[in-house]
Amino acid sequence: MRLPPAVLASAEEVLREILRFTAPADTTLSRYFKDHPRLGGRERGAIAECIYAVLRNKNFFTEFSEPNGGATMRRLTLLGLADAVGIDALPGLSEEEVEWLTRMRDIDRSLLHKSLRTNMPKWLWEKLAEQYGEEEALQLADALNAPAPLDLRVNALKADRDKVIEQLAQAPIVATATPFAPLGLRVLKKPQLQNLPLFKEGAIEVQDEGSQVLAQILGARRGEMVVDFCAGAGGKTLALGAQMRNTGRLYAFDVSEKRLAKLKPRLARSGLSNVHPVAIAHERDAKIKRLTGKIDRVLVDAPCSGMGTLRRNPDVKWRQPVEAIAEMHAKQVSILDGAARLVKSGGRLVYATCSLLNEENDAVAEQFIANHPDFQLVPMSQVLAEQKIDLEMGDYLKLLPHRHQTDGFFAAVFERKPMAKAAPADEPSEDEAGSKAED
Ligand SMILES: C[S@@+](CC[C@H](N)C(=O)[O-])C[C@H]1O[C@@H](n2cnc3c(N)ncnc32)[C@H](O)[C@@H]1O
Repeated sequence: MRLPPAVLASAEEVLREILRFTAPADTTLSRYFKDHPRLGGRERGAIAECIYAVLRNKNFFTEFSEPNGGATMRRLTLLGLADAVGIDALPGLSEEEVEWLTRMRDIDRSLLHKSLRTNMPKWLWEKLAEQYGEEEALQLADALNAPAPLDLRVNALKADRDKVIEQLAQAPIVATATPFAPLGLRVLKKPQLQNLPLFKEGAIEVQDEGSQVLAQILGARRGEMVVDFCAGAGGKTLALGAQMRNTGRLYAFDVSEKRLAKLKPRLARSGLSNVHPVAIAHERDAKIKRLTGKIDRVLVDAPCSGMGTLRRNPDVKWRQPVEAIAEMHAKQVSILDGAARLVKSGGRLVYATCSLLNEENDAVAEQFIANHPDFQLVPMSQVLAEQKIDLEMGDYLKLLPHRHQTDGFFAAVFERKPMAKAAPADEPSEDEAGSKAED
């Protein structure tokens, strides 16, 4: 069925705005849909898919959209919509446009120049090629430029994964168990979930499998004191709270009150009562001083470039200059440092990002270990075995979309060395011993 002609004009209008890169694409899209309530579900879906297709394929599409008279934006929109819904569903095309779209569709992209195939800013491609080798970086780029599947996490406090699969099948939604996360489900299409009783009652949450694995490797247990230092809207907080079986105390810190506010309705649905959201001013906020050395497990899901999430947020690669990576590195080191103070003797600290870049990952972990002789690295192979997660890793967790079908994630686990017992000094005199006991 053809789209109404107005959709083309709407898609072009919102695309023009998004390509200015002054705000995240999803924010601009939501605002546009709010301001245009007459657009129906199918039209909204087509516009959103069009925008994401253009963002994913920007170099390639732009190269072949150069104007024969100032119509670049229309051409980009047509390419995006053709990618989203197919050429036959587009209204009011000229013969020349149909021919051009068909030629574009049939191009063998593996033969294209790298910048057109990878659709990345030059600096990002160069970093990935250097880090992963050109052959693997190409596979990675291809995977990052494809849409992500929809993953769910079953809330173990309220439901059982096999039963949820059966209940979803009645909707009818086909879901299969994810290979690594023990409570994950993968849904191949993108059904609306918000009105499902399972969602409203908090039995399921949307969460990438990789993100679920990150929460799992913290290894939070019943009754412990746990801190989610960069909790944001609480994706991992909810997973941790359920892992703790709603016992103990789980602090959710973040510098953004706005993000923490989004955690509240999710908490209400989840049935968790062990979570304490706290807005902090920065990583050395006096509010958290009293927790120094008292926390069993601290998760630092650090702010990062987000390059591991390009399948879902393809605009982030266009919105950041290379200089942003060095700034991120400095911020990450500082946050990890601040968070480490909370960890008790024998307790664990997890540093995690959704970045693919060494500067934000291995380099931060290495700097931390070099500056904190009181911590030791726990090899990821050991952590994964403890959690019975069937993944082969070395010292760090490195999830990659082309290998693991998750977003790109990194994690390192550190343990605070148990406090060494003071070497026995010379026996104190009776007087000294007495005065010590009275201190
Ligand atoms: C990757 S996001 C966290 C995502 C979240 N853990 C989740 O699973 O949904 C990083 C978060 O770090 C927060 N942040 C930035 N600087 C911070 C700081 N100095 N201390 C604590 N949180 C910070 C940001 O506001 C952002 O919400």
